[in-house]
Amino acid sequence: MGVRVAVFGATGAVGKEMLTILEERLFPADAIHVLASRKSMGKEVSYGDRVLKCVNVDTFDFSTVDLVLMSAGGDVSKEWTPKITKAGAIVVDNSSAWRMDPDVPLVVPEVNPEALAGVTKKRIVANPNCSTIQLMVALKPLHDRAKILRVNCATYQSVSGAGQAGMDELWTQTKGIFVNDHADPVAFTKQIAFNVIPHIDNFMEDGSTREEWKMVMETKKILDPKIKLFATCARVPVFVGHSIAAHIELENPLSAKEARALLRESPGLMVIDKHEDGGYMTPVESVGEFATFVSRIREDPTVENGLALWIVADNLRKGAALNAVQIAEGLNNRGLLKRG
Ligand SMILES: NC(=O)C1=CN([C@@H]2O[C@H](COP(=O)(O)OP(=O)(O)OC[C@H]3O[C@@H](n4cnc5c(N)ncnc54)[C@H](OP(=O)(O)O)[C@@H]3O)[C@@H](O)[C@H]2O)C=CC1
Ligand SMILES: N[C@@H](CC(=O)OP(=O)(O)O)C(=O)O
Repeated sequence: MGVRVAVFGATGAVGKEMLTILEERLFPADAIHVLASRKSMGKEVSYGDRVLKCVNVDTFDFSTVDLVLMSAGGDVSKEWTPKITKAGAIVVDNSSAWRMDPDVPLVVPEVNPEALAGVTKKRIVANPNCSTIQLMVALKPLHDRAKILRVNCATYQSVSGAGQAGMDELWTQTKGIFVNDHADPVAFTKQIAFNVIPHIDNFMEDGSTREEWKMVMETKKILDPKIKLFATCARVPVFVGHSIAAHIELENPLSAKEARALLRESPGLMVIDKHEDGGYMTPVESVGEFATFVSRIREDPTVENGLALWIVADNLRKGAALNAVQIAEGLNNRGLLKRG
């Protein structure tokens, strides 16, 4: 018997991608329900060749599904997830609401699939932050081989990380600038077209942003609590695809050549690293891809056992929808999607 699925947030940037990926990967769904807010009731979204009509979450009976792929923001998740799990379904949540809950597994399937077993505690699995996910896929093999002590990274995050509204703002602003029509920023704090904004999510007391804090804490939970990580997260005028420049200190030596060979054979990764013009990955080229791409693999001679990487992935796919569907596949393969 297949799985009865609901996508909660189906009109959003991530929700639409979830539907595409469920269909592309032939997820064994017996039924797919598409849910959004009241204002989207009846709105149509695509699932392969089929067109599905959105249902208002307020009127949906969650006891009729086994799995809810939730992608409607933290506050909505905090309100709805307890009600959904009480109705017996399992929630794979894309927001940051449950990630640091010790009874909720935080999973990147290529990195810590064994953590999925913990779903039995609260019937929730959390999908990590988009930048964290692609970083984890690249760091895991290096950590297993040479033990990572410290990571210093800078992210270059696309506007789709701020949802449909972020993409609309970049599009409108870019067009507007050419006709001298300056609209005030709404989705971002400053102009994003032709600019870079060193600020994602709210500021914290120590001057870091929550986006940076999430990368630190989620890395500890997923990979190793001993890893020290420092991040600077910036928004760049790219529609889809996040990039990370990561500077890594290892306990044991690992040459760039060894790292290249290791990453080449590791799950979820593609190495594109030719020392020539264009021999590296850019975010635009990652759009629509499943893989996390690693380029510019170099030894960093300024620290002992230092290694530098350029990591790129489609944030709506591996950074969100794909990882969530992989989690669902992992739960299903382990027989963990049974109703409670
Ligand atoms: N974009 C990314 O790269 C990543 C996003 N995420 C997380 O995924 C989630 C969604 O992101 P994204 O798709 O980009 O956001 P969007 O703003 O594009 O979409 C939000 C979705 O949530 C629905 N929604 C919002 N409020 C409610 C409500 N009260 N009741 C029912 N449905 C509601 C919206 O429905 P309606 O259209 O009816 O308002 C819409 O379908 C967020 O938690 C975000 O933090 C996580 C990792 C990466
Ligand atoms: N904050 C990320 C996307 C996101 O929603 O992350 P999170 O789920 O950790 O809040 C970005 O803007 O690119």
